[in-house]
Amino acid sequence: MSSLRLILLDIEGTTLPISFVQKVLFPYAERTLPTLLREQADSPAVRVALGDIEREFPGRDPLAQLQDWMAHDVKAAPLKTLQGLAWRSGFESGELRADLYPDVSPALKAWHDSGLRLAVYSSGSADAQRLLYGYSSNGDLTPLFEAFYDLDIGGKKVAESYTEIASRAGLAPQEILFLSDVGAELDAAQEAGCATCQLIRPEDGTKPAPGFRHAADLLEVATQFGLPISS
Ligand SMILES: CSCCC(=O)C(=O)COP(=O)(O)O
Ligand SMILES: [Mg+2]
Repeated sequence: MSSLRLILLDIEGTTLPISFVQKVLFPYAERTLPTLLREQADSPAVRVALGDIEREFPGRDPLAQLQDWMAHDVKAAPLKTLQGLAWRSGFESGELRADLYPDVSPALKAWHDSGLRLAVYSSGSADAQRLLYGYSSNGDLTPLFEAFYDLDIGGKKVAESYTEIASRAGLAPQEILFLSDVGAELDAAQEAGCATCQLIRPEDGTKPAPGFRHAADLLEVATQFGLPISS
């Protein structure tokens, strides 16, 4: 029997195709960010994000910096906050729907129904994570998750972030299985003591990182770790 109590999931490249992020989400944010920065300039979240950019890149046009980050898929906290704000109207109006990998919803439901705990850990802001799972093509999946962790808890390539997540969940790291497509994130989780598995999604062209278990989808994760499989 598995000693795992909580499955911690990355999003991009793990439950959501990288192509969806690059071809749908990022262009939507790029189109809507100029208006958002103008119209919500006084909102505290926008002010903090712009202030962070100004501190890191004094004198730089913030929009140009945001566009540079998006072009290189840099997981910068101010960008992630502002993208989350930009996507809100798209998800709420029905213009955006998250097309998760088809194996994701059945696996999450089977794991949740069996009593396993589920949480998200993504560079996308916690608000954006809730939108994405709240407005997915498979309906609202947010009730399946007990927590949504983002970069506020620390970087995904830093072992202490996983120690902190384990502590907040009231679990030993060994009771957590972290699923991600990125080797450096799995390295950090493994250093903290978590079980790990790298998702090698053929559609994303993920390269297998040495030293980890690999799976092509969540069904294969379930088989490898003795987790329930949807009927
Ligand atoms: C709500 S997450 C949207 C995708 C995104 O912007 C992102 O940075 C995801 O990165 P991850 O850490 O999930 O690989
Ligand atoms: Mg990822």
